[in-house]
Amino acid sequence: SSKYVLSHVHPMWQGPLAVPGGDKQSPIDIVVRKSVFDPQLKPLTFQYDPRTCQQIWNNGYSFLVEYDDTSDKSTLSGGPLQDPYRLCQFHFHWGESNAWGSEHTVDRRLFPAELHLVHWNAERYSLFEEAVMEENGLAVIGVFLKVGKRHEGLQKLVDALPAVRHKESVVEFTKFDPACLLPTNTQDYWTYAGSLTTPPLTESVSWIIMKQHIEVSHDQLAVFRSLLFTSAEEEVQKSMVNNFRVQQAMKGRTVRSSFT
Ligand SMILES: NS(=O)(=O)c1ccc2o/c(=N\O)[nH]c2c1
Ligand SMILES: [Zn+2]
Repeated sequence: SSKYVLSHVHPMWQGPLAVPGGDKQSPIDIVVRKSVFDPQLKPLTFQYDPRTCQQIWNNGYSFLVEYDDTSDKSTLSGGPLQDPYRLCQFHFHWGESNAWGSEHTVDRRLFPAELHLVHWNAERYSLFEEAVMEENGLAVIGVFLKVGKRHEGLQKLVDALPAVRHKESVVEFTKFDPACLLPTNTQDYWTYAGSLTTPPLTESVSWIIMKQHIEVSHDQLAVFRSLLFTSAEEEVQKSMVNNFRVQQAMKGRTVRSSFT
């Protein structure tokens, strides 16, 4: 008789605890006193063209603001990077409460949310999908969000979110300059070699985590939490919250800082 094997459904966010043989997994806790200042790290150069902004897509994990990455119109260079990297999308991770939600932490400090600006090395690879699988294929800028005053630049994005409430929904979204989401006081950052924090979890990411957080209002974050993991057809609707991965072992890696 055919044996039914019930595969236990483990929540995506616990995910495989570590990719088999994975020794450069993300996210991590940044232990400030163990980070090493690297004077050779350059300042970051963000050259974003708002005209490359195309749409917002609910992919069932987060909502992605997607950019036209068929040419070098929106790029990140400098920092730890050898080449310029092309912006392809940005997205966030957040909690069901303001007490947690970020993927990375600083000396174990949790933030209510974390922004990821995703870039890929179009000097070496011809497609994002290719770069995802390769060493030095991706560069992701992480920015922590704190609850405080309303973020005027974010509001245009917040107002568009109800249109992508369900998984698989897409809405046109243009002329958005992601530079408005970057910290203003300082460009200080930490950097380390890591991985994607959602499948395929490949170890292709140069992580650049900004030391300075940005502030968004409680109400703006509440709109993130009004999104759903589930598509319009599914009977049971699940709120899109806690879409962060558990932290991974350092396995001997060092976090470098651009500041003393
Ligand atoms: N969350 S994350 O590590 O920034 C990230 C960025 C880009 C990604 O593309 C993915 N699959 O194609 N997963 C993923 C995670
Ligand atoms: Zn992410």
